[in-house]
Amino acid sequence: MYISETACADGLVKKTQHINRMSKNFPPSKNGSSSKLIAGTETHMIKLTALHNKKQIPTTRTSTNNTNTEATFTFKLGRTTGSDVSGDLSVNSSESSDPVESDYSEKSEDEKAQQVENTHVSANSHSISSVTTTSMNNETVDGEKDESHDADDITNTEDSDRSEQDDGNDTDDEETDNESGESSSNLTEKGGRKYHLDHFQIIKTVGTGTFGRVCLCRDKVSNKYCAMKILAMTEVIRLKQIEHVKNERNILREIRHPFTISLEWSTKDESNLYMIFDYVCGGELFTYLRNAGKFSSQTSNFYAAEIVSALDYLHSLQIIYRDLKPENLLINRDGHIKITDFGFAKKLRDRTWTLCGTPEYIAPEIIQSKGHNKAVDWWALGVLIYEMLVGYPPFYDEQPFGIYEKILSGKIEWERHMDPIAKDLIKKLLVNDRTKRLGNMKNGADDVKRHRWFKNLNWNDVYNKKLMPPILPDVHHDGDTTNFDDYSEMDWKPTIAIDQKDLKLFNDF
Ligand SMILES: Nc1ncnc2c1ncn2[C@@H]1O[C@H](COP(=O)(O)OP(=O)(O)OP(=O)(O)O)[C@@H](O)[C@H]1O
Repeated sequence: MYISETACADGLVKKTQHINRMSKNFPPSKNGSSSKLIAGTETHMIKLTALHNKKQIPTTRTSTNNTNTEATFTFKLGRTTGSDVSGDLSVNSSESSDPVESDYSEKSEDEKAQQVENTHVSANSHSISSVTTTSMNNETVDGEKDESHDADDITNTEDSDRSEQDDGNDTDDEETDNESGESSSNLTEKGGRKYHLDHFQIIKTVGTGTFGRVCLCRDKVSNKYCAMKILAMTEVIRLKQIEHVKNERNILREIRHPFTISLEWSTKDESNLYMIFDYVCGGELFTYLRNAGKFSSQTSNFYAAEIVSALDYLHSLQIIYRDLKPENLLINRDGHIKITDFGFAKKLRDRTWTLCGTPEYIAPEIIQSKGHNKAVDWWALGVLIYEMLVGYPPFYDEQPFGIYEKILSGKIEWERHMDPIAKDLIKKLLVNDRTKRLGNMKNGADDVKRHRWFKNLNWNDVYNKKLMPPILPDVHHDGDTTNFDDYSEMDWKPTIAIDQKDLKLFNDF
């Protein structure tokens, strides 16, 4: 794990703890840092400093005790038991042993990958095989010089805001500021139900982010488990992320798709913003991928198809997601994915200019500040498919700047035994000239859907979750947290009430 500091031209600085996202031991001389850029407004400058840059890569991300220490390389052979849902803020202890067998030594690469699939898998428990790196030959993605941008393409960066009392299904993107400055309070009505923060019992932290944390909660009214994202307003203000947080909330209110996270309710008090989601108990695709080393073509195809379905939907609403990567893909109990973290998502008019994303997944036009559109998500899909099939991303360096150079060079190293049809799709997605990038041409997402790698798919079946998931998470009950890392509950920051003037900045949240 290391800490990166991201500074943008407008003075925005984001300090983020990072667990090295690269696969273990590959590339042996290249492993190192990875960072996430935070979106700034009208920002075109990047400065990333890896403060701690380690040589080895963790296979699981461990955040226990939040000590900022290096993530462990040892694999948990036992699995943590289901959380005691009656206890508040209790940290689970590891007990029973339920390892998934994983002797991959005699198997082909695809078989190795397949062995963790089609079975109940605990994201944090099974032992893993090492990634076998086959020799590579160099090929170049055909990329052409991008066209210059037109100044009048600049997107209006302000997205819609809505009054607190609406039902969240409105797709209108006009602003409806709450002029009165009236607080949305923590008692609001949605879909006939009056919600209150007191209805939610916090059980355990399952994730931490830049401004706060995500906790498993129990809704005492419906008795359902949910995830509560808690964002400290002081941090949101300090990092100049007010509009982005509002974007996130507003976009989440607008969307409804089987493969995107569902926002149940949102509110605030004098210190924090709160978003309540359905709880996705299988954990992150990232963990499964790192544990498996790589996925088979079939498994990668399944996840890619669900993502294509979701991107197609988001783009039809003029929403670009901008943060596609395995860390943001959660696996539900049924094995289907849920895209989470809409913190960088944006409602488009044409192109937008803000620099944000995770270095390995950033499209060339973002680095070059040319303004970017939906095409960036198709680029990121190419990176994701490559990472699923190979086990590490196509553009990698210890420092973000090196990653950007590689992205712009258009050179990709291909594994010799890679599925040639998948490779063809990746090549067509990782085209530097976005006007020639699959997904961003006149037929839009249909070009991706019609690619040969997806030829056996019925897209209605994909949408209706009729495909058989390759991995079923090892989940014992709906509130099971064993597929997430453990986070210390001792480091909750004291809540700081912000003053009335600052609170008004969040009137429409
Ligand atoms: N609905 C959910 N169900 C289960 N776990 C979740 C859910 N939402 C988020 N998480 C977990 O919490 C983590 C942090 O969530 P999220 O990425 O939304 O926070 P963030 O503050 O935007 O993080 P970042 O600063 O990295 O962007 C996720 O990576 C995931 O592991």
